[in-house]
Formats: sequence, C-alpha cells, structure tokens
Amino acid sequence: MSQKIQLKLLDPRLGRDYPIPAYATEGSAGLDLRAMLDEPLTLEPGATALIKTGIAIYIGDPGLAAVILPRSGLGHKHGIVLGNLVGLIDSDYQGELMVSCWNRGQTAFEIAPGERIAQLVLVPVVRADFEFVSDFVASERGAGGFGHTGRH
Ligand SMILES: O=c1ccn([C@H]2C[C@H](O)[C@@H](COP(=O)(O)OP(=O)(O)OP(=O)(O)O)O2)c(=O)[nH]1
Ligand SMILES: [Mg+2]
Repeated sequence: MSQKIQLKLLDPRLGRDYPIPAYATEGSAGLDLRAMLDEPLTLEPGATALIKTGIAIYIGDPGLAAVILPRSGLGHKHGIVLGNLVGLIDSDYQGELMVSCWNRGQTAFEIAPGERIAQLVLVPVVRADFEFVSDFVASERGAGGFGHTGRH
C-alpha cells in the first residue's frame, strides 16, 4: 500500500550530491535517511549526536505516523542505534526529520556526510477515544504481567 506524503528537500545536496529519498527495493518498508553533515562526524563510544536529514515530511493524516528505526547493519555491527531507541514522527510535525545517533558500542565510529544512518517507516495509528469506567469486565489475564505466565 502506498500513500501520498508531502516531502520538502531542505538541503541542496539532496538530488545533486546524494540521491533523493527513495525506497531501495520494491519491497522495502523503510526509507533510508541520510546524515546531512558538513564534515565527517566521529561518534565516540557512548556519545550521542542529533543529526539533520535534510528533509521534512508532512503526514497530515492523524491515522498515520512514521517511526525512525536503526539500520540493522549499523546497529548490529557497529553499535550505531538511536538515542531515543525509536523516533516517532507525529502526523502534524512539519519540521526537519532529525536522527539521534547513539554509539552504544565500544569503538569510535565515523559517520560520513550523506551516509544512510537510519530508516523511516510509515505506520497506521489508531487513536483512543477513552470511555471512562470504574471496573473492567474480567479477562483471563486480569492484572497479571511481567512474566506472570512463566518463561517456557
Ligand atoms: O527521532 C525523532 C523523534 C522526533 N522527531 C520530531 C518529530 C516529532 O513529531 C517531534 C516530537 O517528537 P516526540 O513527541 O517524540 O518528542 P517530545 O520530546 O515529546 O517533544 P514534543 O514536546 O515536541 O512533542 O520531533 C524527530 O525529528 N526525530
Ligand atoms: Mg511529544
């Protein structure tokens, strides 16, 4: 399924020096986001940096949102994940998409200008229309959680 989403290119290097945002394959769920840095950035172990992506999107529909997720190769091999673990992009956000890059690894990692550092996934959203009650109809689980059903 696809959906028209407005996108602004905020950095002139996109479409000139680096490809404009595009899905890598027909089946890709994620759209890679690039680090619009002016020079290489070394992320020391444990360090976090907020990195511009050079793009803004306006989702516009409250029934949709986007999430920013780590790229698996960077996360698994180099420890480069997100400082907020997952980024949530509200449907009414119109600012530049920012990526909080966190080096959770043991070695420094250099991010090159234009490098693909994370990915954006559009997701459906169901917003709650709360009905305030004082009791719930009993369920099988009740209030049991956090390992209540055992390990194996
Ligand atoms: O990784 C991220 C996470 C968020 N955002 C933008 C889009 C999102 O709609 C907005 C607010 O994010 P969130 O609600 O998660 O942050 P907050 O700390 O609650 O800020 P706010 O008070 O602005 O809602 O920041 C990003 O660009 N990148
Ligand atoms: Mg918020």
